[in-house]
Amino acid sequence: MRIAVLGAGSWGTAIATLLSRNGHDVRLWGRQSAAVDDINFRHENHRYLPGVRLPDQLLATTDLAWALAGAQTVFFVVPSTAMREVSRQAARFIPADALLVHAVKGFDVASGQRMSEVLQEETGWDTRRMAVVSGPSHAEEVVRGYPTTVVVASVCQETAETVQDVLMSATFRVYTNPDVVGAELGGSLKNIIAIGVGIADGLGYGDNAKAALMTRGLAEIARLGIKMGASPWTFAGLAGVGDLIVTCTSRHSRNFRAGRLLASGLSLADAMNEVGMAVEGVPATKVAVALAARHEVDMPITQATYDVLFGGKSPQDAVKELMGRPRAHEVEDVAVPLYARWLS
Ligand SMILES: NC(=O)C1=CN([C@@H]2O[C@H](COP(=O)(O)OP(=O)(O)OC[C@H]3O[C@@H](n4cnc5c(N)ncnc54)[C@H](O)[C@@H]3O)[C@@H](O)[C@H]2O)C=CC1
Ligand SMILES: O=C(CO)COP(=O)(O)O
Repeated sequence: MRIAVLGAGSWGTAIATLLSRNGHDVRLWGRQSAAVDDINFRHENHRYLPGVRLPDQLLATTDLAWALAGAQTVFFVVPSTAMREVSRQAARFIPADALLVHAVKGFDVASGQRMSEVLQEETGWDTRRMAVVSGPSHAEEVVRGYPTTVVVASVCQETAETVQDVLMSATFRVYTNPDVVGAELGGSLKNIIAIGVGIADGLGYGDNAKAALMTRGLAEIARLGIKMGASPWTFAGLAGVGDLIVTCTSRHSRNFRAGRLLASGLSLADAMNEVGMAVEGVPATKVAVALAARHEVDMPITQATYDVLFGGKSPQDAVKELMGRPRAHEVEDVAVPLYARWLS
């Protein structure tokens, strides 16, 4: 299949590599000619995935029209902050019968929209021909062929299965799921919790605190997700608890690393600079706080992360306040279906 991948950072390069190794004819679009030359002539993306040999047949380009010419499937893999601009630029070059897939974990800050909403708005595409890839999948491990599992969500099962077929390999296992809203929210909201876990880790608070943040983080993600129309089951799956675990525990996670740097006293700008790649949890925190208010959902960990990132609150005070919240009962309406699923 002829496939275009838009975005030549860590994840775009990893997805293009995976597709190319699966035998597809892949054109990878990036805006920086240095990265494109690196991929074409040295078969490496040394800025984002140093030390990994990329397939000889993988072609990179800065020419968006050429990347999209004849594409049967188009993957959008840019940071959420670039999604509207890139999908708007790409729209006129996309062949009318192409499937559109995105693998972006974040929101459009200006509108609060999910990525598939932005993509649909900018391209006018039929949602039945769109899908989202989400789940625990650090690029650094995927390109090295370490076993990885993800979810492809689409309102159309046939579309999800087509995308499943193109991505599946001996080391990359793909599950389908009809819940686009849940897959997108799970992938985007876990980044905020990972920043919180990174902060707790940087403060030396230990493993109990990490487990607490992950567990209670999942509860608040699911609480908002259900209000926004997601299925509770999705949060018990790869795009929910699966991605939350990997992002809160992996040394590859940029969100976790940003949290640790904040705890060491760096400003937000310096922490993001030091990470040097997309830290999606930062813009997502702004949107999540607004969504929590709009849907009248309690999201104390997300709010505490917001207060540290944008409200000048010290990480120590944020933790103290979380611990000092009023007494609560654990099993809530969200937890019951989740536990029922785990026990079944
Ligand atoms: N890196 C990973 O392991 C994974 C990343 N993701 C998601 O994939 C998305 C992309 O992230 P990464 O590739 O990791 O980021 P990255 O920081 O590694 O690379 C970002 C790329 O986007 C390009 N870019 C930035 N602004 C642009 C614009 N306006 N127009 C065109 N290109 C632009 C940069 O030049 C760079 O090539 C994010 O939403 C991230 O959450 C999802 C799963 C795994
Ligand atoms: O989403 C990811 C892994 O599934 C990547 O997480 P980070 O952006 O924190 O590195």
